[in-house]
Amino acid sequence: LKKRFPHCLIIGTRKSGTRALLEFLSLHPSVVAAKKETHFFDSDENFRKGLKWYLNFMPPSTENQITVEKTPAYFFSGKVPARIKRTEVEANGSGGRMKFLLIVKDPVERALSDYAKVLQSKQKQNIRYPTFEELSTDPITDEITSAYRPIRRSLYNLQLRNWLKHFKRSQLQVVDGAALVTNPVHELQKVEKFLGLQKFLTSDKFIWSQDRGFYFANVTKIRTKCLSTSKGLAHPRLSDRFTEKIRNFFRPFNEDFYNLTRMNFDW
Ligand SMILES: Nc1ncnc2c1ncn2[C@@H]1O[C@H](COP(=O)(O)OS(=O)(=O)O)[C@@H](OP(=O)(O)O)[C@H]1O
Repeated sequence: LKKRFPHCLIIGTRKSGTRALLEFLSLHPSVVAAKKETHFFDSDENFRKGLKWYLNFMPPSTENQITVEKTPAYFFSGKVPARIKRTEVEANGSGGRMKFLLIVKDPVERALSDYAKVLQSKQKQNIRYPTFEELSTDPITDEITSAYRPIRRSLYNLQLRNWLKHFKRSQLQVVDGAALVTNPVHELQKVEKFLGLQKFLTSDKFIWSQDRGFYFANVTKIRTKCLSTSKGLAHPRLSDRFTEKIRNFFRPFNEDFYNLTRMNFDW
């Protein structure tokens, strides 16, 4: 047993189901996963701590197991792909073999999910917080603005273009976050295939929670595991007019993303 450099990284996108994907995947006996988000490649301070510091987060594994780490900030941060590339060579003596999972959901839903999380913490402190519409609209032009980070983080095509400068398209698998909620087995079996794992994640490994509206991992006969209640927060409702406006804003970015991934999400 030893701590190994990850074979696979879940790089984002934030709020699209990265935690569920990691937890579900780690039910597989051939997968070990870092418990925490390490923020190794996106944080200058952590990256300076070096490879040894990073490896400490990895659980010990056998030669036949694959190690997975997830930090959803990786996808959005411009420096990350080049850093990963260099560090893979430092760790393994050669590069080009890592695999990346990118889970995505409707960019409007994803931005709302980012917003909902901040709103909840403001409300707990009794602090007034602007509406999602206010934050995502430029006060001068009245157009949707990517100056608001939750909007910018949903421009998947721009970020993916940066990753594809450093890695082959075949090293990256796109996972449908909406499908992971409604039919996790189907999505996970595609991931098993991509990672070269034996088929293990079958429907008996998951239990539907009517209460939460999510599947749980059926960890053992007596223990099930649901994600924390910080997942599944209510999102604010948008007016029809604003919905049309924000959907129009995202359309060209989405189209480019569909072309890059050769997948059509109908967002
Ligand atoms: N099985 C299961 N259980 C719980 N939650 C699930 C599950 N599958 C997907 N999701 C969705 O995960 C969303 C949170 O995404 P992340 O885990 O990527 O968030 S984070 O970026 O790590 O904060 C979270 O988004 P919100 O609903 O907006 O909170 C969930 O919709």
